[in-house]
Amino acid sequence: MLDVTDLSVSYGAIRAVRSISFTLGKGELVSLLGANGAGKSSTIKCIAGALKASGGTITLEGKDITAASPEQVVRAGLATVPETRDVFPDLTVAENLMLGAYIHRRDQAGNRDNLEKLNTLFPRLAERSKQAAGTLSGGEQQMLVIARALMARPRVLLLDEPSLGLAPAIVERIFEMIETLKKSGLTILLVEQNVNQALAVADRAFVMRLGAIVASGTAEEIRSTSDLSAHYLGG
Ligand SMILES: Nc1ncnc2c1ncn2[C@@H]1O[C@H](COP(=O)(O)OP(=O)(O)OP(=O)(O)O)[C@@H](O)[C@H]1O
Repeated sequence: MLDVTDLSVSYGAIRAVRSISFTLGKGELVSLLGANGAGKSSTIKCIAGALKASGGTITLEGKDITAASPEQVVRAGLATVPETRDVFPDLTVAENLMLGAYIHRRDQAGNRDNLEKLNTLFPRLAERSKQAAGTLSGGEQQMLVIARALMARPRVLLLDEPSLGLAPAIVERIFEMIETLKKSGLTILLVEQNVNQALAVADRAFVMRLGAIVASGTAEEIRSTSDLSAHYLGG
């Protein structure tokens, strides 16, 4: 589904991502692990079209999206949930969700169907559809930004640190929901600091350090063979 080859991202003289390569197969859930500053968010932002690559290529289902704008990337079938968890605070939950369907705005019937499916997946959001998004709890806002990304009907979803700053019980729910999305056939790249939980749901994982991939394999291989604390905590 997604092929990233020799991707590099720089901020002026800072080389945040150094020629990394990885693939996501159809229906796979791959976790991207690494300490603060390892280059995970820069990788995600670049794939999403929000940052320009300084080298390498990104292809989605065989289509080159390396230089695509964020909207073109979404239209190509890839949606992103950034770690900033931004909702439109004064708009209702329902209005926030409809903004996620921007690229399908002429397909109202399709959007209603999709909304119904999402209401089943996120009953708490359905109960709060008329509530201002800014008044939701942190966990509910996380659910909302994920649901909003799904309104674009992506085939690939990038999730940047969905568990960040949330209480353990809520994190548990978020991970259950990620597993449900995987079962529905969605291809997912999950950036996480929460190593154990990320490996528990992943088919494969890779670890970044100082902009490079330093370990990769099945979740089981990463758990058992890598010196995770050295790679992960070493920054
Ligand atoms: N806008 C920016 N300008 C300059 N340097 C940046 C910018 N954004 C990130 N960096 C640098 O790029 C490197 C990679 O940062 P990035 O946010 O991609 O890491 P990360 O693995 O996602 O970390 P975190 O888990 O803290 O979000 C860091 O050294 C960071 O300081």
